[in-house]
Amino acid sequence: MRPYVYLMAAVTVDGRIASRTGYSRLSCPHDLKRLHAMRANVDAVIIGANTAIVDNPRLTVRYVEGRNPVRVLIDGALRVPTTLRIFDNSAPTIIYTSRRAPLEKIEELRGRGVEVVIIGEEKIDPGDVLRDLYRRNMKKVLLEGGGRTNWEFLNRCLVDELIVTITPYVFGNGVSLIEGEGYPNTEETPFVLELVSVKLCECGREIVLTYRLRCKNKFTQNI
Ligand SMILES: NC(=O)c1ccc[n+]([C@@H]2O[C@H](COP(=O)([O-])OP(=O)(O)OC[C@H]3O[C@@H](n4cnc5c(N)ncnc54)[C@H](O)[C@@H]3O)[C@@H](O)[C@H]2O)c1
Ligand SMILES: Nc1nc(=O)c(N)c(NC[C@H](O)[C@H](O)[C@H](O)COP(=O)(O)O)[nH]1
Repeated sequence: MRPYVYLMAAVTVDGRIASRTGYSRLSCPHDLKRLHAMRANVDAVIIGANTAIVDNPRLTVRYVEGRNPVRVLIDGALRVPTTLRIFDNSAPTIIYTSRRAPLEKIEELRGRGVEVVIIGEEKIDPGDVLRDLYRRNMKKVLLEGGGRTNWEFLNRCLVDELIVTITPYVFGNGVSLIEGEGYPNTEETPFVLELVSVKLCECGREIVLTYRLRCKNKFTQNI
């Protein structure tokens, strides 16, 4: 068993979540409210190491009333600095890392109340992460990027709902919503996307697309 997985992000018209310099502030105030309402609705928010390093996010609920989710970082090499805001104790934080992680850093973070879970030899299987979160009674999680982490989950059919806000910008380069080896055509994907809704954002210049993902039978993960 695994939690239900939402993937939420803001993209430019050319599908980028960040520019080539790492700039990623795309959401308008209402879109950020939507993001925070989603954080309040889930048990955990998951991010990858680059997003943690580049954005230094808090991952708390601030723009709406609600409970903070557990903050989850996936960092195979445990290369993030220990000074990040997600280690500030304002909400629980779990790191999933591998046996490659430096022991001193693990000890330092554990000493500061961060849960460090060693899972895997080098690459971390996102299915293992989800299974472990489910064992901790987490039934709904939000994947908040970045592109590489999104690919790791999506490519294994581990995303149930995709909520993408198209913002009126173009980067022409940078980080895509999904950053992976890619698919050669529209057939050879492990999933299909079913459009659920198209909404104009309250700010008036953004479009919010919601898709349900259906895993093609032969790719269904047995978790
Ligand atoms: N606009 C948006 O909505 C939005 C949202 C989130 C992030 N971003 C942007 O995305 C950019 C970062 O994206 P990215 O694709 O470079 O990186 P990322 O944040 O997805 O982090 C990738 C890293 O996470 C670790 N990781 C992830 N999955 C792993 C696994 N299965 N096993 C081991 N390690 C794993 C690895 O260190 C990997 O290099 C940032 O610039 C950020 O600002 C934008
Ligand atoms: N939906 C969305 N729109 C954006 O414009 C943007 N930059 C992100 N990015 C997600 C990423 O995880 C960010 O780092 C956190 O949105 C910052 O979170 P905090 O405010 O520090 O809690 N997500």
